[in-house]
Amino acid sequence: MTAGSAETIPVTIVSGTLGAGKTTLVNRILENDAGYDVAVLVNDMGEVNVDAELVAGSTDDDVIDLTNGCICCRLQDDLASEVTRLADERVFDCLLVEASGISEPFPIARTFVENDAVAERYRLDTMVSVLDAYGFWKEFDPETNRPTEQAAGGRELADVLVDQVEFCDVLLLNKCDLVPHDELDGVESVVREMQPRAGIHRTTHADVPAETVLDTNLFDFDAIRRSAGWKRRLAEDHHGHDHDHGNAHGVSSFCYETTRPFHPERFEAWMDEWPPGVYRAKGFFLLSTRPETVMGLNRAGPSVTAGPIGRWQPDDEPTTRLVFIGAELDEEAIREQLDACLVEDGAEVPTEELSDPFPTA
Ligand SMILES: Nc1nc2c(ncn2[C@@H]2O[C@H](COP(=O)(O)OP(=O)(O)OP(=O)(O)O)[C@@H](O)[C@H]2O)c(=O)[nH]1
Repeated sequence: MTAGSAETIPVTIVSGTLGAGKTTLVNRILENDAGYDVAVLVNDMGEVNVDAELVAGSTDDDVIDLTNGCICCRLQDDLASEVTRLADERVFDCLLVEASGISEPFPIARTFVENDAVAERYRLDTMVSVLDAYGFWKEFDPETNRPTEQAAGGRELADVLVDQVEFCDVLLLNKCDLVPHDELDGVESVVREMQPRAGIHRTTHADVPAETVLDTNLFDFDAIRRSAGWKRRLAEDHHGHDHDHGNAHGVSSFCYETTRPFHPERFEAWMDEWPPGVYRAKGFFLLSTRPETVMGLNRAGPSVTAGPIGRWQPDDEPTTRLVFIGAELDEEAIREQLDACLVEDGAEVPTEELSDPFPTA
């Protein structure tokens, strides 16, 4: 295939606040039965890109991860070279880019529009924002139509949310199962006011058909360019906007890794009393009572799920990897608390005699 001679590949960029349901959407699209062959690029903030591993049902070839940085600032060159390499190596119908929950969609979109080598192969097709309707309802101030100061992550992160809403073609109002119906009307009208142009879909577990977000031809550069968000971002870029990965928007993250399993009761008790500041945790862990099981942990705002998500395969090295994201995290204290939940070598009650309060399926 010679560059420029082939059709350009449509690109969908998925952004959204931490834990809103982006990975849920990506998994759904990868499993699409509409016949699209989709390549996925994920960018997670955290030392380990657990998102890439949590994207299920895909071979390694389908999922590229850009770890250790935020594609919205530091990784734009990597993004450009990864996507051009991908187009050289493989034939696929659509590219799906999952931005981390703190990435602003603007610079990612810009790479596809302004980088010549990228624009030769790709066409920016759809900007999707996944909004946590439950979090939005809890943290939005109806008086000002803006997120409250207390909203998770504070003002700066709240501004990212506003950007994500203003700067999209398709908006999923996700987690509708958690919000009373009449409240949803209120949330939708606020969102509609912020973003009159986008198609808004109310979803539970990001349940939209692939056609809603792939190859829609909805991206309208002229409309976006006229939007307030775009102008503000251009002005900020002019003033040398940058933020530091790992502490972007006042948010920091770290990954807890160990090959020693958790004592089920101790770890469960720890999960009952989350340390302050953590508003997102995800990954997988080992439980001493179930050495063959991959246990998943997913906490977004008030909802926590922890339970089996698969079995370790013979080539795996069973390891706990939990990413914590939050504001003013006391990393050292959290690590110590987690260490105290691990089973000790020797001297313990035999594993089979421990009670295990976690769900089995
Ligand atoms: N109740 C409910 N839970 C949901 C819904 N959609 C997703 N979740 C859960 O919310 C948690 C976070 O979902 P993810 O898809 O991992 O969110 P994300 O946006 O990829 O998270 P980050 O990449 O960390 O920003 C998971 O436990 C999901 O199962 C929904 O519609 N309703």
